[in-house]
Amino acid sequence: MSATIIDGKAFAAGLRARVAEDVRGLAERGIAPGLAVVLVGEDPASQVYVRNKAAQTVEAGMRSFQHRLPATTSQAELLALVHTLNADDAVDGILVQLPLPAGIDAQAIIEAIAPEKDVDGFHPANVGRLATGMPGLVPCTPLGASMLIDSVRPDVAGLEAVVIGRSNIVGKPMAQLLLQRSATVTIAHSRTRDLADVCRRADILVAAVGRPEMVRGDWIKPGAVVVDVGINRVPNPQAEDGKTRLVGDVAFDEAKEVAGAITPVPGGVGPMTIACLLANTLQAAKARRGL
Ligand SMILES: NC(=O)C1=CN([C@@H]2O[C@H](COP(=O)(O)OP(=O)(O)OC[C@H]3O[C@@H](n4cnc5c(N)ncnc54)[C@H](OP(=O)(O)O)[C@@H]3O)[C@@H](O)[C@H]2O)C=CC1
Ligand SMILES: Nc1nc(=O)c2c([nH]1)NC[C@@H]1CN(c3ccc(C(=O)N[C@@H](CCC(=O)O)C(=O)O)cc3)C=[N+]21
Ligand SMILES: [Mg+2]
Repeated sequence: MSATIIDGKAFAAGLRARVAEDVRGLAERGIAPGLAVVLVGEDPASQVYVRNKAAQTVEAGMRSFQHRLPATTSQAELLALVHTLNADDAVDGILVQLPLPAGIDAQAIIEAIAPEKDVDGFHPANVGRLATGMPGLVPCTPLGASMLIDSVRPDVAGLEAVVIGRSNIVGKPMAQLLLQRSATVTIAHSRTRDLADVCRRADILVAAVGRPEMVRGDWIKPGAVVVDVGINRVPNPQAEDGKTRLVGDVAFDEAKEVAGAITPVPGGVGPMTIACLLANTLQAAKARRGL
């Protein structure tokens, strides 16, 4: 039996279309939601994400403001930019691309972002809102991943969910969303013993580790929903054009023979992250105007 391949690319296109539709409604009232993306330094992978985000923001009818700062930018300069964006009425959402160069305290930058413009959902105010079940801005990657889970397994109540990874941007908020839906949630990490055995219990398995193809086919419970958040660039000697290819944290070819449903990389969670960023920007734009 081969798993259902969850088409994140198509799902994301549908979500972006719904966002664009809603944005057209706001345009009739003279409102154009705006997203500011701040990129510090020259990380080539980050530059690709920033470009994709900008293009899709404009496609959805929103305004895109890009700020590229040199890697030598000081903490004070970055804080000053965040304060300017907080005060700018044209800006509804602020995303500061992570990781930041060494010497900049990312947590201090995150805390400087106005919570109502924090479309990444990383500010402690939004983290606390998620943890306590209050409405707020939810981190884009876990939000997108949970939508993909919903699309194949709308009721996860009582199921065993295992999230590998405990970062603030993916693992922890992913676990919160699954807990909110009454899954029985285990968070695994680099100190977890017998990781393969822990994973074999999972009806829902989310991998957010950053280790290429770490999760093997025999770690997966037959019929499980497998969500691969990992984005890993690995050498690809076969390729004639590029020298690398993208793989997830799951050994896809093995896993798809065991899982009930699985997200591919690319074309799974990644496109959902950007679509959810646009959805969060729309939500922030409405909330800031009391709509
Ligand atoms: N698709 C998308 O939109 C996005 C994809 N990503 C990708 O998702 C992956 C994870 O990202 P992120 O959460 O930021 O990464 P982090 O590096 O912040 O966190 C990785 C987590 O994996 C755990 N881990 C590391 N090695 C092991 C191991 N051998 N066994 C078990 N757990 C391990 C770490 O444990 P410990 O805490 O103990 O160190 C940590 O909790 C990356 O590949 C990233 O590129 C990230 C964001 C968005
Ligand atoms: N403040 C902040 N917020 C983030 O949300 C954030 C961040 N910093 N830093 C980096 C990570 C990573 N991330 C991705 C977004 C889209 C794809 C994506 O669209 N991936 C495509 C492929 C892209 C490609 O081909 O390179 C896919 O999986 O199909 C991947 C990764 C957001 N992140
Ligand atoms: Mg993906």
